[in-house]
Amino acid sequence: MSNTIKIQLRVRPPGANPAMQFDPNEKPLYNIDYNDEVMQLVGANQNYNFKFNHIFDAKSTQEEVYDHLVKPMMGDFLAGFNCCVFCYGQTGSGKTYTQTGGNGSYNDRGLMPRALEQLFQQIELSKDRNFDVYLSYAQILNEGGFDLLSQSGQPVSGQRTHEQLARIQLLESEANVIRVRNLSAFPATSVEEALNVLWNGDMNRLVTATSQNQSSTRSHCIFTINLHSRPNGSEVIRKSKFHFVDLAGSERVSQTGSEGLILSQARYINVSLFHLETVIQALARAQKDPSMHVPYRNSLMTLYLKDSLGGNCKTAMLATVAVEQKNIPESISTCQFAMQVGSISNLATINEEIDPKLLIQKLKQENKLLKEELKLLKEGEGANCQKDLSPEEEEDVKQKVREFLADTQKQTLDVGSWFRLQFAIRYMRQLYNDKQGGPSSPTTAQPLDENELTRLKKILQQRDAEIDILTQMVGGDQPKPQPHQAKHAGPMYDYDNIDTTYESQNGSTRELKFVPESESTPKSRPQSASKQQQTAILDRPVAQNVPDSVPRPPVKEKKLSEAEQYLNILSSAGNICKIDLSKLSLNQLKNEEQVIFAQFQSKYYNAERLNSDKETLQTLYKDAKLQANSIIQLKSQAEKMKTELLQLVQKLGSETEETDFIKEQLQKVNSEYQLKVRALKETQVQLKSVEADLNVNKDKMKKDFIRWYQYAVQYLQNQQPAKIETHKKGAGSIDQEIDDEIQAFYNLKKKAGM
Ligand SMILES: Nc1ncnc2c1ncn2[C@@H]1O[C@H](COP(=O)(O)OP(=O)(O)OP(=O)(O)O)[C@@H](O)[C@H]1O
Repeated sequence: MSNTIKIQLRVRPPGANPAMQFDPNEKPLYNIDYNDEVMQLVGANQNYNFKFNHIFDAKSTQEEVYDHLVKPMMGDFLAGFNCCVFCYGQTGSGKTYTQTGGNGSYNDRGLMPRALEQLFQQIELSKDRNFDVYLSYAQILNEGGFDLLSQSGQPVSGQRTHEQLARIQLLESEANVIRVRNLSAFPATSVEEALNVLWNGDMNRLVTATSQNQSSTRSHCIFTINLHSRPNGSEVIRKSKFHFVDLAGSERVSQTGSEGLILSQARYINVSLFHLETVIQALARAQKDPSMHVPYRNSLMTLYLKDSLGGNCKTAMLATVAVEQKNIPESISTCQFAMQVGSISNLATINEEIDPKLLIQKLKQENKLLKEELKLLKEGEGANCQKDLSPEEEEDVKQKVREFLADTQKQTLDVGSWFRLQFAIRYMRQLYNDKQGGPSSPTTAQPLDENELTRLKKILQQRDAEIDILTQMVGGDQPKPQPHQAKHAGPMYDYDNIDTTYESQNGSTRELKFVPESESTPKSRPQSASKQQQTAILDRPVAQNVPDSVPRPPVKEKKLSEAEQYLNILSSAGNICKIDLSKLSLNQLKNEEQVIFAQFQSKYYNAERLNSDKETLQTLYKDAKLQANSIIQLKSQAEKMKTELLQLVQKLGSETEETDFIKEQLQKVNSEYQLKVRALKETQVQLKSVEADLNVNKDKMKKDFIRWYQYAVQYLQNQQPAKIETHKKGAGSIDQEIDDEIQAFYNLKKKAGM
């Protein structure tokens, strides 16, 4: 897909850069035509008009810039296209502010953290692809490349300079593909992890920058999100990169009044920006003459960004300008450069390749299947299908067939040999005929075993009854109850709707659904049903939930059908809660559901565990809140020190004991910050595990309540029949307190930018 590079302009609010003097009364020498997206700059001798794809004026917020510039690219990035946003402009015009963010509020965060947030949100929503995210952060200074994430993650001790950062190298393959050597790529599985990696890189960038006696102005920084994705179960992998490039300030050396080391660095910068300009000019010419040589190799920065400039990438440029009167000449040259960039086309394609490891795995699997198929065919050739199976073998095959039919997810039926397969096919035909009421067909050469047929019919009937009951349990579109069914009344809510409240989703009351009176529903009184429970087989998953205090039934020889087991379990519901039913009436059940539910909760066999989980959860939330608060404080402390340090370096122009001291303090604060982040992560892991446990038990309690309620209705109906018609307002939000805590905690996390 061929696209010209989109060029956009951002105007830094006049006076926003404390390092630049500004007279608030000065006459503005610029004008924006919002209809045509044209910036007019008043030069010394003439006016200049520059047309952009979009202009962000001085009032634009970080959110607006993100939404317009990066948000639309995220879909392409996730689809496998390389993307790049680079900021270009004079020193102090707002490049770093735009890319990384300001030191102030959460709303000031820049494109990079916002992109990470959006990325992880999208990944979360994607159900059919697997994603892996890796982050890199490179810095190019004086034609040397450094890994800003090297050693990061470790507590920082001592001062960090560029010598302590790994040097990166660029290699170009014969196919002209650029490979970066020695640049770490940190995996991130959550937005919190990703933001922490970014923070580490930013800290390294700041501390090393000031160690080199220069501000961020002097280097180019490139933060890269590497994304690998593949559809579930596929070996075709897409690999895309999103570069966020903060170029060094583009001002002319003569204007900066630099000297010494800063002057030589400024020359390097000017040289690399000069090469960038040359590359852009060559690319513009190459549009007309494809044989035109583009001199990417002349500088490390242009080589690094080769793909983003005129290559396989969707690229956007943000030109940043400072519009105070004295900055107008620099703003004109920034806009002139942007015009050249805007004429360049990139050819972006989806980067798809085959993952060899996954391919091998898949081929091996295919091979195995082929071998099995071959074996079956070989056996079949000479066998003429007449070999009899032993009764055990037959039962084994039947079992496999039944499992296969019952599980719609199963794609293959693996029964073993050719003879067994033939038997399976005949057995399936027999099941089909039985279901259709058609002629029975023998599974073997012998006549069909009558006992087997009866057994199967019984299973089918039992399954139908069971399905009916379960359908009623989960609610849904089943027909409305017939009047004669009303005597088995009980609340039946969709499980989705009972997560925190017993009210229907729209808050209105709704009709109860009734357990149908079917062949399988016990007609006996609950007391006798409870006797039946003595024979129940309680080793099904649902039965494992029955409290230990429930007397274990003696194991009887007769194996009950699943429907029978279920009904028995239902009747055992009286044991999951020790409420004395003789003190309750049907009317109370009907009208005082909240009270009943509260009683149920307190007398529920698992109440102690639930309460203890809730207490643990609350303690953990409190801990996490405290940790998040101190992280916020440490972060803002570090931000303040960062600003102070930068201002001091700009003011003094060289390192002093004072700057050394601030740097040392800053590193201490950063180490403490890292420790707190790690501690918070550990608390979060514990939180998740307790939360999961609590949720499972809460769900189970809600299901148990429904079972118990049905049981209680049945029990009381036999004493004082009554008709329950409507469901009153539910038990309310039983976990409101915890939910509020959760909300408060996540708000705090968001505020901390984690
Ligand atoms: N849109 C803005 N709103 C508020 N403050 C801003 C804005 N843009 C820049 N600033 C402030 O102006 C100052 C300089 O901005 P910044 O460091 O982003 O410039 P830069 O172009 O990256 O400079 P350099 O080339 O030196 O790195 C900072 O104090 C920053 O907070």
